[in-house]
Amino acid sequence: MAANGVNNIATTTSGTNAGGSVENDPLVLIPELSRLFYKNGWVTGTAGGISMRYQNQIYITPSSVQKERIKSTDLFIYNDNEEITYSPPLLKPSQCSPLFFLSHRFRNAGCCIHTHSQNAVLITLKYDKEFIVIDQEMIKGIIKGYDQPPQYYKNFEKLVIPIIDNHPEELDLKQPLYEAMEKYPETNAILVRRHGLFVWGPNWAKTKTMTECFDYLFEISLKMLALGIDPSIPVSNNSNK
Ligand SMILES: CSC[C@@H](O)[C@@H](O)C(=O)COP(=O)(O)O
Ligand SMILES: [Zn+2]
Repeated sequence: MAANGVNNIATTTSGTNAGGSVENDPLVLIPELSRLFYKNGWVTGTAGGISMRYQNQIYITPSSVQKERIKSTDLFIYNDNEEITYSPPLLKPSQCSPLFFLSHRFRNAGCCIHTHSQNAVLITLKYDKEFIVIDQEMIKGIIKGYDQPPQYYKNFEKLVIPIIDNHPEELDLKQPLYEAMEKYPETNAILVRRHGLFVWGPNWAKTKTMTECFDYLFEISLKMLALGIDPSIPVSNNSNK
């Protein structure tokens, strides 16, 4: 046990250090995905973050750092009681940690991804409480609810994503985020107006896939709106086939 009351990373980490698979090791995956999301323009300016739950531990990105330069030793590690077990020196945990914990606690999430994608931010300017899209192939990449095995939406089903208003501090988003989770049990994503997107899922790969599908759906919906086509109107009622 270190002087700061938390364990050394070598004794705390699971993943590759405890016989876990390299493919699912958050110590490997979080830095890799952070670089990818930076290239997508989703986590520039130190924004965004990732949380992963793996082998009864929760791994969270540090706060206010260049997200594309994160190393495995920069990650905060918590046990399932949300008590810190590894704290990297000179760093602070993400301000989004209380929001990530909601996804692990109330949705049994294996991963939660927070982006500041411009597509996500722009779509929150076009709607009040919900973004709705229907009749798009990429809707099939989205999981409905959090039952196991995962149930996916059909392309012709209405996908509803709640939008909550932003607050100056991330902690102030905790209650509205929780209320939106309660009100929309089928959703695996919540938009925060003029801020970004939170997506969670059973594991990192499915959460990454959903984040990409959501971003595609936001982008194409913005383009449809610019063409005067409402993305929430079913094909059967729409003159634009
Ligand atoms: C550009 S600052 C963005 C932060 O305020 C926050 O919204 C965010 O996404 C990242 O917070 P962080 O504490 O760095 O994990
Ligand atoms: Zn943010």
